[in-house]
Amino acid sequence: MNSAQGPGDGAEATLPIIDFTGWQDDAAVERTIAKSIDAAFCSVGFCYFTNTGVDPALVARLFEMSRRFHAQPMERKQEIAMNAYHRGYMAPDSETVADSSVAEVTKPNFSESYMFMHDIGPDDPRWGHSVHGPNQWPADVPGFRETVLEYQAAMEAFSMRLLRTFEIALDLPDRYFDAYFARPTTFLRLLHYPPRPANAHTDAFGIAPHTDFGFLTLLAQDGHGGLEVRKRGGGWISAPPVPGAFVVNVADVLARWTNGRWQSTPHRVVHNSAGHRYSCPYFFDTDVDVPVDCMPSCTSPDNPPRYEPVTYGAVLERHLVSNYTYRKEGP
Ligand SMILES: O=C(O)CCC(=O)C(=O)O
Ligand SMILES: [Fe+2]
Repeated sequence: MNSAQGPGDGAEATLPIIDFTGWQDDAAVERTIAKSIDAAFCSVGFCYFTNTGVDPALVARLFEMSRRFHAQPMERKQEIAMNAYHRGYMAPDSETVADSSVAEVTKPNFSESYMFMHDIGPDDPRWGHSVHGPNQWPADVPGFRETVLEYQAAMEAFSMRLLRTFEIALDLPDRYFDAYFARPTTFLRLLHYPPRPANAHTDAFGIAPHTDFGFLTLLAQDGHGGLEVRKRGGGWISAPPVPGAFVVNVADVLARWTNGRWQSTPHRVVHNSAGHRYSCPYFFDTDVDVPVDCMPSCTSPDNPPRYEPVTYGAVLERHLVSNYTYRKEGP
């Protein structure tokens, strides 16, 4: 295992880099990777994945589409403003991380984003309920829809396969996760951090400190940097760009499911420069309505379950209502 160091950080202020080369062909390699994942997620809760098999050319195309989308005039973007199913465009200052467990956050993020979720059709029995409805597509960005769908499919395939490695890492029976991921809930967020506004409040962040609420996040970022991860003892480590790598982190539902063995770690984006930063987090979460209870391998007589079972859907709804203006106001 390698590691990436942020500028000015001490020797311990690094995030591990886990190389997936040969992962699917060799059980011994997969076991080594599983161990590295467990070590990273038990400690800092964050790491990098490299050589995942997700085509770097596809990632590059996705960033190009995001740049072209965000370069459009605001009126065009607002034509596909966030709908009641949490899909569409979110202007700067429309999300406040009000449920942050890390800081009292009262200022909205100054980033803008375009959110997609798992793409389903009106014939799906879930259609029209909660977060199951239409994605929205820009009319004037050629190749956009194909690229987003191809990227979502690649990330979902990788993430589903990764569950097998997580079963090894967490000493779970084979296929333990199948019952929870029959219809995974996924989000792809195309984020743009414009140059920091001159009149921005001193505590306005690109994204304010928060933990992710679901299962797992896999983030592609451009070369700007700015993502920071909280150290266990306090202070922040930077998660600088590593070419070709995803920054991967445990989110709240997964941490709870492991009885606290894996850490859902606070992070934030500090973007003080005059440049434009782009990032594309992909959030891979469970089915909406299957309750998650403490994993059998994460409890013992000395370590009883610390949390009540919960459904991901309940966590999701709470999060959306507290953080997004459009959701408070209803469809
Ligand atoms: O843009 C980034 O680097 C982080 C984004 C993030 O933390 C989020 O969308 O939850
Ligand atoms: Fe996040």
